[in-house]
Amino acid sequence: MTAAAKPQSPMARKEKEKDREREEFDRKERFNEEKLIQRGGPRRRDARQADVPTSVTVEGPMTVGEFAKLIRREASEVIKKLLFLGIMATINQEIDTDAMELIASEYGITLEVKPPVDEEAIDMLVEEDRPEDLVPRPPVVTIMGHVDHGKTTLLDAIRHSNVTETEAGGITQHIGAYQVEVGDRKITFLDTPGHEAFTTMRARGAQVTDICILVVAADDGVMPQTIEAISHAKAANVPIIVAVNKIDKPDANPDRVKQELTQHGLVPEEWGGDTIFVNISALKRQGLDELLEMVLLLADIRELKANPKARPRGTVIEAKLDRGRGPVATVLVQNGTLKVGDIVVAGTTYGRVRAMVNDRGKRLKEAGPSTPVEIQGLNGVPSAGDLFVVYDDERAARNLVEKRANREREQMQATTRVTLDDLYRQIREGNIKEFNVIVKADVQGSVEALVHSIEKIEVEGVRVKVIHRAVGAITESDVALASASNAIIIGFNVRPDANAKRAAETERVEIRLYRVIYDVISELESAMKGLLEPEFKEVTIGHAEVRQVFHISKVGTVCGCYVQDGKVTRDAQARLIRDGIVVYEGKVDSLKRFKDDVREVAAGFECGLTLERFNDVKVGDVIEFFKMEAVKPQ
Ligand SMILES: Nc1nc2c(ncn2[C@@H]2O[C@H](COP(=O)(O)OP(=O)(O)OP(=O)(O)O)[C@@H](O)[C@H]2O)c(=O)[nH]1
Repeated sequence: MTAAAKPQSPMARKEKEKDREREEFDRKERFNEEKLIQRGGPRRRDARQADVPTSVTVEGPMTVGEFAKLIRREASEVIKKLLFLGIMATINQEIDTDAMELIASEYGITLEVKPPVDEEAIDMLVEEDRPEDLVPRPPVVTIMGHVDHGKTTLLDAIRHSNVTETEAGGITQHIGAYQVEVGDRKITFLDTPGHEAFTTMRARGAQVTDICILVVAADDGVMPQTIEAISHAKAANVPIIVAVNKIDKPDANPDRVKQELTQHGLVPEEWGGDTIFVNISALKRQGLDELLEMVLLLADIRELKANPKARPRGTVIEAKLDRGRGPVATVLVQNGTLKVGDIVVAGTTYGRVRAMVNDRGKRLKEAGPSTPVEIQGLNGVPSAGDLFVVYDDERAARNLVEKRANREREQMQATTRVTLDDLYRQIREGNIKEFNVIVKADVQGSVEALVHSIEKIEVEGVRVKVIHRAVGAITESDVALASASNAIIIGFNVRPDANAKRAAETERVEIRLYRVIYDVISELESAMKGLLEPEFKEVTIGHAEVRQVFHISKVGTVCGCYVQDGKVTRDAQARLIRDGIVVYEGKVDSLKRFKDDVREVAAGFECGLTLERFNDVKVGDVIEFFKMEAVKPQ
């Protein structure tokens, strides 16, 4: 109930009565308090009054409980005051700003009503930075390249050769990104090499990387993933520096790498292009300084800048649920300066930053642009690639997150997931051609037996594919895989753990648990049979006699009919019979009762109808209406 703002034009007598009640209430309060003080109890009211605010700001209706907290009063007291104003409200009910104003004035508190913040707007708002506020920021680098070309070795080598004296004692923390110092400058590296992570983030709208280091092994040359990486970097408009790696190897051929890359649009400077190539050995730590210098040079050319004074915002690099610390997220600050105590919204999570730690395990109070930090205090685990932004107001943050979560839920519900019961329909609609299952069982023997039998189930047109099999409980990662591959999970003598259960609920992944192998097979089989092209049988729904025929230009021949038995429906199929001979078979095109289009007309009524592409109708013809119904195969 949203309570009314003011007592409704109370009559003078009523008003007087209320005044009296109020006085009585105050008198009792004073009396109670004095008693309490006499007993040596705390001067509760005074104590509370000491920190009662003189003014408060609200944005709109709030619950009695929230409002009481805001004006630092007991909720029960506020409820009583509201009662005197003729407003019945419980602690969880919302009161409007007029009611709040009245209560506040009773306590001598000024209530300011601020128009509500458009939470989404803050999030989307691109705040213009004043040029004088912009300062250079460290570049953010992602390392990409083909498998085994040395990405991880390079990341580790850079990380370990550029630890500053002061930080050397710190323990390396793998938080998903790290920063190194080169002279008096810094470079931020994202720790997850490869273009998949890069693109996943980009798919979520995150543009994090400024520069891409493409690692190509000099003994192996350009390989498929090298080319993929180039495409991904180009698609994101991120400049590439080529690190020709493994030059320590006897069969290293850096020139071949250059030649091959030229065919993919990366032409070295000495050949007239503008791509920087650096020969390195990640293993022997050669050429690393030059590589880092080139990164800084490119950063200078790009004039990477940010405004440390702006509203802090950035991207979640990775996040997890830590047993001891709760949700932790590594975020990359991209603008502004993130501080401990800030209220952050990240994807569908929010919270106040309780603590910030850098990649050396050092606690920070604030983190400026391009700094990766691990933060604690969010109420959930956001996803990598989620954008984060700092809010001034916790309530607005919560509102936004709730809105987003609802929207996400709706979107989830709109997407179809395969379930055994629904399999038949989904296949019919062409949603699945291959039925994916994940098999988890208690012992290896059962896994093998199940997979063997399941894969033998043969139903024309549809294949069962066991995409993952393993011994053990059903875990969250099984659910993630099932969700990504639109699979169901079959558990044999095993159960999902709590996390898996929760994930399956949110992801709407079906988990089927069995104790008898035969049951698994027979249930799957019956679902699979549902997958077969169903057989159809004709079901007659009614007959009508043609009593009049009208030829109307543009419309065609309209049959004025009398429904003899059953009914006629607009979506029915029709068969025109003349003297016992079928002269037409097709569909009802339109169906009217008088001038109105109708869905169906029952026996005993007249109707006007047209038949699809058929005009040769004569008075006395009989039309038979029927439907084709699917029959489940046995
Ligand atoms: N000789 C030599 N070996 C190297 C060099 N860099 C990496 N390696 C070796 O190459 C192999 C693959 O290196 P990784 O760093 O794991 O390669 P990666 O690109 O991260 O591989 P994935 O993570 O599988 O994609 C390892 O055995 C490294 O020791 C180098 O500069 N010289």
